[in-house]
Amino acid sequence: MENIDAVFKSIDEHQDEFIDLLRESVAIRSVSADPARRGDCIRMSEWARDQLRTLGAETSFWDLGKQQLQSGEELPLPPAVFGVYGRDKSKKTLLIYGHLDVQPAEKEDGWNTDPFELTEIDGKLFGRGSTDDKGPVIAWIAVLKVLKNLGIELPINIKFVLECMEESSSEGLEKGLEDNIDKISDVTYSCISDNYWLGRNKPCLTYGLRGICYYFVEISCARQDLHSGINGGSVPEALNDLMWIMSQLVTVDGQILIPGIAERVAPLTKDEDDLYDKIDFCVDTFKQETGSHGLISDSKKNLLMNRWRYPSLSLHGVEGAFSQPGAKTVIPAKVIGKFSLRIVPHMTPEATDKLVTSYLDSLWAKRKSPNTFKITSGHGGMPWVADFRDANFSAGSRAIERVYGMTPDFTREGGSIPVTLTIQDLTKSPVMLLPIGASDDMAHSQNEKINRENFVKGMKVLAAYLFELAV
Ligand SMILES: C[C@H](N)C(=O)N[C@@H](Cc1c[nH]cn1)C(=O)O
Ligand SMILES: [Zn+2]
Ligand SMILES: [Zn+2]
Repeated sequence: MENIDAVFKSIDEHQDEFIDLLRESVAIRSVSADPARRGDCIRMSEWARDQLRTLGAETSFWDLGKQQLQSGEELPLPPAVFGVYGRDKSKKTLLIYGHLDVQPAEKEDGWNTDPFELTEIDGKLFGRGSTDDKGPVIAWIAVLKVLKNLGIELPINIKFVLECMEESSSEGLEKGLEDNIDKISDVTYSCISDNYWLGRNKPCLTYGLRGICYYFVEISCARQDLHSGINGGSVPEALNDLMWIMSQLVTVDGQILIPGIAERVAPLTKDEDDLYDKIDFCVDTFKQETGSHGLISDSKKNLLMNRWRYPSLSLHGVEGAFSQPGAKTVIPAKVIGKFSLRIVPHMTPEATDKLVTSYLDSLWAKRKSPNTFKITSGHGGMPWVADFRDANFSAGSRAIERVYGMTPDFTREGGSIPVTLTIQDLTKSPVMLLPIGASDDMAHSQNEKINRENFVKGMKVLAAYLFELAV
């Protein structure tokens, strides 16, 4: 560790260069959910491969096949980038996973700046992907640049797996990892920086994620849209049916109304219950950061448990319904309601699909509507919970202490990173989540940002972690 101060100094000196690299990556509109942006996602993979290659990594693309769209059209999936730094058999090997695709963003959604032009205001770097997850991936690249420039030998071998479809359920990646199992079977530890601190000031290490199950409910009442004056009162309406169904999924205080879900949740043990008392989390700050009008509970423990260890159900939208400003008076012919469940141990996507389908079928039977009704399951991902007392977490914790002078909180994350469990199972190695962004970064939302300080100190933590892992 005698070199670490030189590494930290170089990170400080070159921080503007690394911010420029982040700026370059943010400018690539790699929105994986938008078929029109698939070319940008592929370009993003190429950009990442070139960065790693320039640094001296052995790089390759994993072809992940094609994506079948709802329309029947097929689109190429962006290739995953595989990079290898060092093949020294006497050293441990760390697998680093990250994603370079982003959620959709338009200035008109309420951004104060162009979402694809990284803009610094008061030490905050605004831009889509700045914290989720281009910033953390660039932080890793920056660390390798610094080590290379200083001529410092890597203390461990590194393997990168970077993808451009995470925000669209990591389609193709599980198979890509399985097909390339021989290339990752020597992995000792894995690290993912793709979540956030629990607050603005205290670093965390994360040992759990919720999974996800996404659903589409399609109801059609006519061949084409109808005039609500001419036809209103004569036709049972699709949107009326859909609203009735969607209103029976979750109560105002977040209770999921689908029978059988609650029974599947892992029981709370005394040990787990005790963990929540020590965590640094302020309910009032959380309320203020989310800008929400109210919270489902004002107890710290209940809120954290609701975010991390219990399932939640969210309604996302209705395709086909009128959503522009103004007062259109149409009866939509076909509407598609969208909702998802965040799932937790011991739930699985398969069992959840059955419970959801059977409940929706029973509601539809009760409705006695003549309309057509179809439920489709979208993407699914398993939850993940690890032991935070292992050597990977100890190395992460020591790295954080070195940079921040404090021990991190051990947290879980309510979001999902579908490939985490796959990486753990295929490499048979422990995985740790090491977030570098703050709780108010607003991933997926308007004005997503990463603080310059988090970005720079994050690089230092990642660098120190490499050396701590080697110990
Ligand atoms: C936690 C991670 N940064 C993230 O944002 N994951 C997404 C994954 C996803 C699932 N469906 C679409 N995207 C999330 O939790 O929403
Ligand atoms: Zn995300
Ligand atoms: Zn992410």
